[in-house]
Amino acid sequence: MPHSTKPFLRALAGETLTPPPFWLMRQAGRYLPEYRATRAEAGSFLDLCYNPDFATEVTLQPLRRYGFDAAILFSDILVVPDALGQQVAFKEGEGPVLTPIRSAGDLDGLSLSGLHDHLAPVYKTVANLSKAIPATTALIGFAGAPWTVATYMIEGSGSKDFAKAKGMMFGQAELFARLMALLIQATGDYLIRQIDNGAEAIQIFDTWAGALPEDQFERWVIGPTRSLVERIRAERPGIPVIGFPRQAGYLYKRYVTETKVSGVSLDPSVPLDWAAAELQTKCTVQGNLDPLLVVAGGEAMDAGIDRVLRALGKGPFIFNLGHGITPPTPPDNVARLAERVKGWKG
Ligand SMILES: Cc1c2[nH]c(c1CCC(=O)O)Cc1[nH]c(c(CCC(=O)O)c1C)Cc1[nH]c(c(CCC(=O)O)c1C)Cc1[nH]c(c(C)c1CCC(=O)O)C2
Repeated sequence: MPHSTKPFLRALAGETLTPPPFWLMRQAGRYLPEYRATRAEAGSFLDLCYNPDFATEVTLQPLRRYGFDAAILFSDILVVPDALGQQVAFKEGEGPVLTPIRSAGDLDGLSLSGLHDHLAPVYKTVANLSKAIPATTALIGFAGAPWTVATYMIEGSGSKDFAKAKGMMFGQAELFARLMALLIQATGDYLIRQIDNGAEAIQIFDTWAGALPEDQFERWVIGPTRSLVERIRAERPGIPVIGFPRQAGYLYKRYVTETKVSGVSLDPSVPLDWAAAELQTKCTVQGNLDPLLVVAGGEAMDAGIDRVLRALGKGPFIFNLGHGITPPTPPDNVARLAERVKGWKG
């Protein structure tokens, strides 16, 4: 493997860098006026995801302002169910709405056969970006983890308690296992294609990992992620994978050990000293400033940034938030954050 000169990739390979490389989850989005303008031009949110010119443009917008060390492909985790043939829409002010999968008949309606044709515009965006980003910026491809994507597919929307998704997991175990097998296959195929079009690292978002008890966490969070990591390592060696088992608490440790991810993204609830001792000794850590501190800004934000840097900056580390930037975030606060991280002297 040639030694990378990109700080983000060096950190993922285990180097400690001062200052650490940084990017922010949801760095492209509604908090930026230029995003809102492109989004209005594109039409619906999915029209934006499937238009390579517009999707490339919104990916680049935050890089121009803040000089992040990584660009993340602009798309969504729910393009995979859409590509499998499920009806997916994003309703203004409501979030995602899907025709739910609740029976074997519903599942029979989904198929891998049109996956790559449907996702071709996303691959084109990745290819565009790999030419358009600055030479020291790394390009991250991503997908939702099978469990998190399955929650939306089964519930038909966001959920607070995952009653229907867990209902299927516990009560229709065979059907749930079939859906997960389909998602593991589709997600792997999708990520390999992103890599072939220029993605240099992969992040797997398991936003709802924290909803599962330990035995189901082991089977449906750790298991599918481990098989995706193993497949990428076998078929595209050298491409690092970051996992984000959000709100997994103490189970972060088993997740890291058993999936063998190259990096782990920490949500804001993960204690910093524990992460340094128990996780950063095993892989690169990424995180974990509370996104609401960036809405507040000022000295509260500065103190939060410094706490994270002091605790995690002495080992392999990528500065990030603990979850995505929220729409009310003032862009000037992000500029202040960027200056503070770039000015860190250890
Ligand atoms: C659970 C999840 C989704 N999508 C995603 C996750 C996992 C990460 C997380 O937990 O945030 C991942 C995602 N979604 C988006 C990105 C783009 C890249 C980036 O981080 O800049 C990424 C990596 C764009 C988006 N995805 C969405 C937007 C807002 C859509 C708009 O412009 O109206 C963006 C910029 C929509 C979306 N997409 C999703 C929901 C629930 C919603 C509605 C809620 C909301 O509006 O924030 C599903």
